Amino acid sequence: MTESILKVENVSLAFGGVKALTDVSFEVPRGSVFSIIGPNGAGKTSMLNCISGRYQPNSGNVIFNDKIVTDLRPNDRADLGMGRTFQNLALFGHMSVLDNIMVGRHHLLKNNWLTGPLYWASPAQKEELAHRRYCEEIIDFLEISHIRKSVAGTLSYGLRKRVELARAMALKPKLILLDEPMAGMNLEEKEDMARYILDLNEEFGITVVMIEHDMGVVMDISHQVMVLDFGKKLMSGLPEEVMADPHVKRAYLGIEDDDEIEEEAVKEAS
Ligand SMILES: Nc1ncnc2c1ncn2[C@@H]1O[C@H](COP(=O)(O)OP(=O)(O)OP(=O)(O)O)[C@@H](O)[C@H]1O
Repeated sequence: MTESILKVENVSLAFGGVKALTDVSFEVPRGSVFSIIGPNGAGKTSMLNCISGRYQPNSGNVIFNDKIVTDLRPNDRADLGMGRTFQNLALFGHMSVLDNIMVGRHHLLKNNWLTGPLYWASPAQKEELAHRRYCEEIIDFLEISHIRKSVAGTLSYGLRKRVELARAMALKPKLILLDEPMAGMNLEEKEDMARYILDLNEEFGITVVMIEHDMGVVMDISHQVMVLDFGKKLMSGLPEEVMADPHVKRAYLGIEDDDEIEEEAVKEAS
């Protein structure tokens, strides 16, 4: 059996009377690209927030690298190797691209200028240099060298999304949570982003959990897909299995193929 980096066990979450998630369980294999799909309001972002620690589930557990992290704050989960990007951009618009990326790594540094006069002596300085070097590696990897000194707020939407990804990567995460990484992008930007996600998965060995509405992208780059519907897990499996499922077609893709759905119901009953 493939080892899981993340286990979500019976997670439920409600906002007042609204049940955002009901008893959802799944496992994410280490090294995989795992997509969460579902109609608007299905609970996808709520699930990502339960994983990252932004929300506390009312019941159930989140287990990351065999450690129960359900009660840990987002920063503590980041320290354990969870990175994330947001549905709406969360960059510092007035800061340069490089500074935005460096911010992502500051919590990893044991020393900083606040530690006082010793800063300019090693090992603090060495650590800072290694930190910069790693950020430069990410900048090269995501091909944003030409904009490293640009003010983030002045960049196109597609580039800002890439910078946000760079900042999440700067945490050296083992798992990265991406909330609609291709939202609002044109076709070319989407293709680029899909390639970067695949490469960060393959070259950097980062496991990816992603919410994405573009089914073409989901089919192309996911190893596994889970479908949420009204806060419940409808199914999970290989992308082709999920896309072929008549209930998914009906619930998510809006395809009404009554013959197929009836056939499936007969099969299930027998
Ligand atoms: N902070 C909140 N307060 C109150 N209700 C919320 C909150 N966050 C989410 N909800 C509700 O929980 C349900 C699930 O929302 P969620 O944003 O997780 O769905 P989603 O699948 O990510 O939707 P979308 O695709 O539109 O982003 C919805 O009914 C939503 O209105």
